[in-house]
Amino acid sequence: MIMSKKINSALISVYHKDGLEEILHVLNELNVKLLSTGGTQEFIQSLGYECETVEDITGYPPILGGRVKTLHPKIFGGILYRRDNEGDRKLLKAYGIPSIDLVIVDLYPFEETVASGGSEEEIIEKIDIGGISLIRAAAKNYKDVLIVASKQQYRSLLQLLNEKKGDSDLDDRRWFAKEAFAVSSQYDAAIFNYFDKDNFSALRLAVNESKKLRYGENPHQRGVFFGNFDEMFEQLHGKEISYNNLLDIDAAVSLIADFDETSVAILKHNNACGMASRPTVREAWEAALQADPVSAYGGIVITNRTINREAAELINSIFFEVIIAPEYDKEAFEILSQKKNRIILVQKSLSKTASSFQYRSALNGLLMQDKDTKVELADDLKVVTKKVPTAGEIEDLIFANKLVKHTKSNAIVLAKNKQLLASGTGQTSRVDALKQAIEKAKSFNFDLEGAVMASDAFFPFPDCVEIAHNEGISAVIQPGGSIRDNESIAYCDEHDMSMVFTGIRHFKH
Ligand SMILES: NC(=O)c1ncn([C@@H]2O[C@H](COP(=O)(O)O)[C@@H](O)[C@H]2O)c1NC=O
Repeated sequence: MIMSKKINSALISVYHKDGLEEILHVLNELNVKLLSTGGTQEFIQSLGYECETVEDITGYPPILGGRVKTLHPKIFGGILYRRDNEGDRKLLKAYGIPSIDLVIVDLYPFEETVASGGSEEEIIEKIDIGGISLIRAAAKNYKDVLIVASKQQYRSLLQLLNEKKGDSDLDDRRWFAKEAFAVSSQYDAAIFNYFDKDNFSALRLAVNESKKLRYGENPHQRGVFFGNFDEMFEQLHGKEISYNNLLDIDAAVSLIADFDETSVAILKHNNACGMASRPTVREAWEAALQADPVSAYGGIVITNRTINREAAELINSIFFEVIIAPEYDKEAFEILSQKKNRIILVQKSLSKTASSFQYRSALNGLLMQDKDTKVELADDLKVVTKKVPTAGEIEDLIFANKLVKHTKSNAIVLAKNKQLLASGTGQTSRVDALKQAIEKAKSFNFDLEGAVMASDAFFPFPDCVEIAHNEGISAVIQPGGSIRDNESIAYCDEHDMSMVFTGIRHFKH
């Protein structure tokens, strides 16, 4: 639909004045009459443009320390009147209300004031009243009025002004109105969340970025990612990232974040099928791949160190969908990018505004919880057996415990020398998870003598430690907390095994 309208007048009321210069230049060229609030008017005049103040129209100065400036029928009437309604037009004339065709607003920085630790008083004063009302009024009357609700939209406005020489079509105005409600709803969500603090009495999420995905988990499902992928990653190469890639990338970055030493992990379907910590990426890669070179095919690789040529040559020998690293040597990138579709990502440092919550849908609602950021270190371990683990076993226990935290429950991880030997993932019983891990480790010729076992939750019976002992596993890490803990402890004591409790369960459903 065309319904072109000429912009003859503009009301500009912006908190941040920067970025306005070019727009004022174009509006001036187009002979658009300007009307503005105090600070904005001063800025406009300082650039040499003519501009009336809101005060000239309303006959009122800004009052209550700026709490009331534009809130007046002569302003809102000029925005909200229906151009095709004769009664509205007559009324406007009778009361000497000027018509306003374009509204440009940039709201008081509420979120920034909260983020910078402003006092309650400062924060409350940053709740914009007049600006948000201008946005709502102009967006409601988008059939006649063009609304620019934030400085983020200046570029789109400039493009429109330059392309259509001061005209706008209905579709343009509707698009800007939609963006305006995105701004106002985000603003109100932030205010609500500030007032609600940690009460979680209701959920108001405002995510401005969205990316349509080719499809969801399967090709017959639609999929969208709401979030800002580019804030966390730079994609250097490869095909479009899919829904399942995003889930794997999330699992990979959460896992690697718990490791400080040089480490490489290989993931398939959100679980690690290989992981090792070693002095170099190449060595870590080789040890990680050993755990399951079959599953590794088509998986995702992540490391917390720069990938160099030496490591890239080895990694390149297998097909991977996604590679994530903080950096790539030039030669390494050339090698890895030989495969056209391979997604090569640089992981940037985590955003300070990263959410500390995790969400998922359930029963037509949303579940929200704190992210599991707990990582157990040597001091957190309580030795519950007569035998104390060796220093090497403690390192392996911590390594295995970090891994089991990121493995789908019921989960068991078997590790030795900071290398994942095998894991049992997503089983309906803990014994099944252990049996799966043992069978897998054996199928890739690992010797379980001296290996350690980590469990994401307590052992309800001593069967797991018994099975583990029969395979040569010497040390165990688990949260503890079962009413039959003493049976598992007694078994370990009788069979010269050591066991430590963490006191922290790490279910991942
Ligand atoms: N009170 C009002 O009537 C009012 N009208 C517009 N504002 C805001 O005042 C700011 C611009 O003020 P100035 O031009 O005086 O610097 C903008 O962020 C705008 O959103 C208002 N301020 C807060 O509500």
